[in-house]
Amino acid sequence: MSLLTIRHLDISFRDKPIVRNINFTVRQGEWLTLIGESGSGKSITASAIGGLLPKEMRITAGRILFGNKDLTCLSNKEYRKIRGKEISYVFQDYQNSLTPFMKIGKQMDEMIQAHCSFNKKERREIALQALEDVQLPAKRVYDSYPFQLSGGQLQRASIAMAVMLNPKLLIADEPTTALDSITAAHVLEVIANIQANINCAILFITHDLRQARKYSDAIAVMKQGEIVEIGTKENIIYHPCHPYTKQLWNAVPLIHRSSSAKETDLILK
Ligand SMILES: Nc1ncnc2c1ncn2[C@@H]1O[C@H](COP(=O)(O)OP(=O)(O)OP(=O)(O)O)[C@@H](O)[C@H]1O
Repeated sequence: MSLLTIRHLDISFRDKPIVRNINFTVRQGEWLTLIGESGSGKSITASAIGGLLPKEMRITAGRILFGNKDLTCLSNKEYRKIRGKEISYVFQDYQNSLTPFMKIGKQMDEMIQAHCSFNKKERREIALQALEDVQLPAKRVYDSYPFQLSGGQLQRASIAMAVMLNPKLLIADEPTTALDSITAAHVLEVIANIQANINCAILFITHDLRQARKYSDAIAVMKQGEIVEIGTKENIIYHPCHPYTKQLWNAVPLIHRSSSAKETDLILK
């Protein structure tokens, strides 16, 4: 069942087109990865879904259907109801996802309160469970300020906040870029476990082909504001058609020297 359908989406900054004719569908529980060069429009596309476009940027054409709702018609107030509840974000810059001088638990509590009518005890239970689900020492983190946590812990806390109300869609915009590779792998495993538990769809933005290969069901390749190729992970990785997709894969050391899917797998592991 399709959860998110983007059709002929154009976005401009002032009058300059930034993103053109974007089309894709994400089904319930599916993991779609957007990959492509820096500045190709991945983050802007992701921001448009949640009504988070930067100032002076606007949608000039197209539709963003979430279920049967066209998100391009929502007011800011309507967007605030959906964001954090049905559609959640995890960003690269986890420091800015959390308010610096407010305890994590209080931030989680306020977010639950903004969307649901649980009592205080229930809200605390939901928050602690979410922190446990991302494999953090829940009580300690609940009572901590952001500056008392490491980068990896902060990113997991921001994931806990993003998923604690069981969103249907989690948009993860380069969530591991600021982390060392071992912590990054752990954070991605956490996201994959959450997806398995709550069956949310994931729109994942990355530059890392290994991450795309490991977790995606489908991959869309972006270049200069357009999707140049989209398909199943198998097709995009093992049978790319567009010259830019081939170029991307060639940029991964050794991958182009491999002629078989099996060898490619070994190299990408
Ligand atoms: N706040 C902004 N104001 C004006 N232009 C912007 C803004 N943010 C991004 N852009 C422009 O929009 C285009 C797409 O940027 P976007 O951040 O979506 O790229 P990206 O593919 O996510 O890149 P990266 O992988 O480096 O994050 C770029 O030309 C960028 O310069």
